[in-house]
Amino acid sequence: MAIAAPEQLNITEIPAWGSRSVDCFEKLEQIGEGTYGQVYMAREIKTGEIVALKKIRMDNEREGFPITAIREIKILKKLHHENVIKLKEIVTSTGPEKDEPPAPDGNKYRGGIYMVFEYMDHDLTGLADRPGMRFSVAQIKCYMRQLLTGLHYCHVNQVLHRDIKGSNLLIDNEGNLKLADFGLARSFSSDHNANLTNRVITLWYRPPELLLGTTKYGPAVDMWSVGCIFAELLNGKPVFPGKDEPEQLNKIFDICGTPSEEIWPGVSKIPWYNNFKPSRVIKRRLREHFRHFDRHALDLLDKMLTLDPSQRISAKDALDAEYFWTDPLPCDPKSLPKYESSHEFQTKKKRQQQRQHEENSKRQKQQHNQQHSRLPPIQQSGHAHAQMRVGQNPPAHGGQPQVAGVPGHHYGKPRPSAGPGRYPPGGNPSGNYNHPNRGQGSGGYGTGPCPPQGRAPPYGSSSMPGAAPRGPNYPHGAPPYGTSAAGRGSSNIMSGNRNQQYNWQQ
Ligand SMILES: Nc1ncnc2c1ncn2[C@@H]1O[C@H](COP(=O)(O)OP(=O)(O)OP(=O)(O)O)[C@@H](O)[C@H]1O
Repeated sequence: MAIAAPEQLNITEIPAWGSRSVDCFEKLEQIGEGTYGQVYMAREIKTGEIVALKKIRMDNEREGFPITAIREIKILKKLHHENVIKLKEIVTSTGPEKDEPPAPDGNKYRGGIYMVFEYMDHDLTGLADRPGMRFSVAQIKCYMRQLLTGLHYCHVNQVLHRDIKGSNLLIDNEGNLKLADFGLARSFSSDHNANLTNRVITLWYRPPELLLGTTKYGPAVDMWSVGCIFAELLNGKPVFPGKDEPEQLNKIFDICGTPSEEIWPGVSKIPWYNNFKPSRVIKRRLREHFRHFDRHALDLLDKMLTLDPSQRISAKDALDAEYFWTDPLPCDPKSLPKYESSHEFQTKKKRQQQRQHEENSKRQKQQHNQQHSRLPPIQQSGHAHAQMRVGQNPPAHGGQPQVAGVPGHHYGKPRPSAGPGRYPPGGNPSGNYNHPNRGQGSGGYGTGPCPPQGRAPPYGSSSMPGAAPRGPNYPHGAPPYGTSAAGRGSSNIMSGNRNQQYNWQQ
């Protein structure tokens, strides 16, 4: 666990800044659940202003303030941009709170610390998941342009975000998009000489250089994630949904081709390249795979999902791409429709409730059938043949086949609301935005269940075409997601406390 001593904090503004109590706010509703703890929609009692309160989880931090929170606060204090979430202040609670479970160390009087943010009505994942949601081309351009503008600002200010994904892109009902969750962000120097941890960025959005173990990197890592988001918006579903690191790399190789010294000079020197060295060469087929995308979108995507980070397009150049300057132009954010608030946490909860409801009705149906089959034979006459057949080959869900591996709900098949029409012409050929993993504890788009940063077994079970043989793909004796100092004692740094990773490189 990484702890900073108070004198190392160097956040002198914070004591004065954190002088108000959380009692100045009335919590209205929980809207998020992340590594840090809960996020609430709240009202400031004095002014009536609606804000978001993000509670800093302290349960693992017996001796101090979590370093990730310090980072997030420090970085957000220096970033001021319309496409970056605004941290308004820090507030505290002095005693135990109603909604707080008892402290494991028995310290009843431990207080809580909250970050107060401007409130945003949606996150991109929650919004995309709304039943019947359709993003127009102009809307996608509008969101993409804001995402790139915010990120360009961060990069110019030498900040890497390192966790770009849908649930960290917040959107308000004025159509404004802002980058949020700077808990993994850090400053960088332009020479990229410092050693940084490669265990950042949620798996599905993680670039190949990090998966191959590089510790010297720069803004290009965020641009890969942007490419994944862009493709996902056009495609209607995540494009590289790997379940562990080897599979993640293989999914990338399968579409972007296998790396070689010719297309990516220096790749063979990256620490784990030899462990992942492709057993056969796969040609890049990104353009064929996404041939249904419009030409300018495809040109831009191709430049974002470039394997070699030094050739990957920057945020600044991406903003100049033809895509943003051809019809339909990005729309004015204010012209976008207003939606009822939708955060990933809430849409997930609704899906869970829906699933519960479906399971209950299934159970009732089964009970009903059982009761029927217990009826005296005389009453069964006339149905006997049919009932016998039902008994021999019971249809699941009223006749619909169960989807293998999917626990009896909609994730494995398109919900009625999520049809091809949700996405603009030229996008989403499959019409299914519901990723099979999502919501099953290993899903990949959001907070908890997101394919985790280093959560997957380090010695994966990849079965992808181009990768080195399955099995122990990572270096023996130094598994990248296991026993290095970064994740000491755990191969699962992100599923528990992400502060752990800061023991090592940053
Ligand atoms: N300012 C805000 N306004 C509205 N909703 C917010 C705000 N900040 C966060 N949220 C909601 O809470 C969720 C979690 O927030 P955030 O990502 O900052 O927390 P985290 O603990 O760092 O999560 P993670 O574990 O995913 O990194 C977001 O996906 C979003 O839905």
